[in-house]
Amino acid sequence: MIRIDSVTKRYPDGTVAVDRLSLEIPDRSITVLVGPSGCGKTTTLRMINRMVEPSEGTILIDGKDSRQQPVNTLRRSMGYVIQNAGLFQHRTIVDNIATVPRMLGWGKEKARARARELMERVGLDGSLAKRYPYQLSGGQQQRVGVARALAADPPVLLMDEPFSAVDPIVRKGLQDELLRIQDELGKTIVFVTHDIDEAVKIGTMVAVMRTGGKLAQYAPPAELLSNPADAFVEDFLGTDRGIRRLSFFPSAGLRLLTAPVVAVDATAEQIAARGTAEAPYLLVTDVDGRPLGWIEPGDLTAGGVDAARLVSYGRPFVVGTDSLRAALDCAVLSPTGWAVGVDAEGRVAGVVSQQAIGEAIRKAHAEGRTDAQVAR
Ligand SMILES: Nc1ncnc2c1ncn2[C@@H]1O[C@H](COP(=O)(O)OP(=O)(O)OP(=O)(O)O)[C@@H](O)[C@H]1O
Repeated sequence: MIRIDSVTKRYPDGTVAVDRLSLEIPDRSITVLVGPSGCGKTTTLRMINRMVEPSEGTILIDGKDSRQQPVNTLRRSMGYVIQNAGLFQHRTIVDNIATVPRMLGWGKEKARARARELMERVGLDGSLAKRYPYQLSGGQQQRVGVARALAADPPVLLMDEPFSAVDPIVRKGLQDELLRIQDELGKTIVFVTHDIDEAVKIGTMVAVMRTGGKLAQYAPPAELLSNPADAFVEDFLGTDRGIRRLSFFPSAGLRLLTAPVVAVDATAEQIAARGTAEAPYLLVTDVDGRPLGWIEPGDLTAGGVDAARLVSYGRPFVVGTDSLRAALDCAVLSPTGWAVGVDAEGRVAGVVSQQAIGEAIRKAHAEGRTDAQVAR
């Protein structure tokens, strides 16, 4: 849908902000521009909606040169979200969101109804509609910014460091929300960040830029983590890229053991029959199959469990949904070195050792198998 073709931006003072950049931005996906401060991310984004005009090269939107359509028509097809939301302070939340539909001539009631619908979509409680921006938290304001950009249902969303000003927990929530909205609405999103973790988490494609406005690498996140193009990209990805890459491998193929799993109401015979030489502990579950904790086999007798003897299982991973990274994290956090896999309802599906996870990692690497869904 958007093709950036050998585009250069030279500002009047001679600064070359973007240098012969070419990018094919796929339809209905999230393309992230990432790189150190001053590498030309914002300039690139603003050239797409012509807030900044390219000095050389062409930007094609749906195959048409962006200069050939009136700038207002172009901008109307592109929602724009910035850091700190950039809300109108003297307008209520509902009227902030209704801004573009009103500009397009919608009646007040229709525009407000649309705004309320969008509030729900971005996870904002309807009770906030009549408040003013200063009465909202930073994270809530960012959600309003996203809702406002979506109000006229533009096919394209341009987002410039939209979540940079909020704390890490709120930021994670906003990222998850964006991915959910994207699954529902299928917009073409171009997203600027300087945070490589954010880029890898939300990007379908990631363009790593380097100072001087040059493209260092353009690839899907898993590819970026496994094959950085050069030392600059490798350095930018950080030291734990091997671990982060595991986010792209599903946990579904892990060999789970059920032999060490025993219910709290098991009989003496059942208890005697559980366990395996591989696992030094038994995992006790409640009567519904939810994990309670690990116990040494000799410490479990029929008729209930002594809670004081239970060793924490840490945190379980959801089999199939969570990645190998999550499974490994659970095993590392578990005092026994074993991870507990559960189904979507939280019932134990089986347990797996660090060693077995290590084998699965080696196998996945050898097969080069990744699963983009798991990345999220
Ligand atoms: N209006 C301007 N006039 C002159 N130089 C500019 C102008 N706007 C940006 N620049 C310069 O162009 C380069 C790229 O800036 P840009 O804002 O696109 O980078 P960025 O990657 O988005 O940076 P940041 O992450 O810090 O926001 C920088 O060197 C910047 O100083």
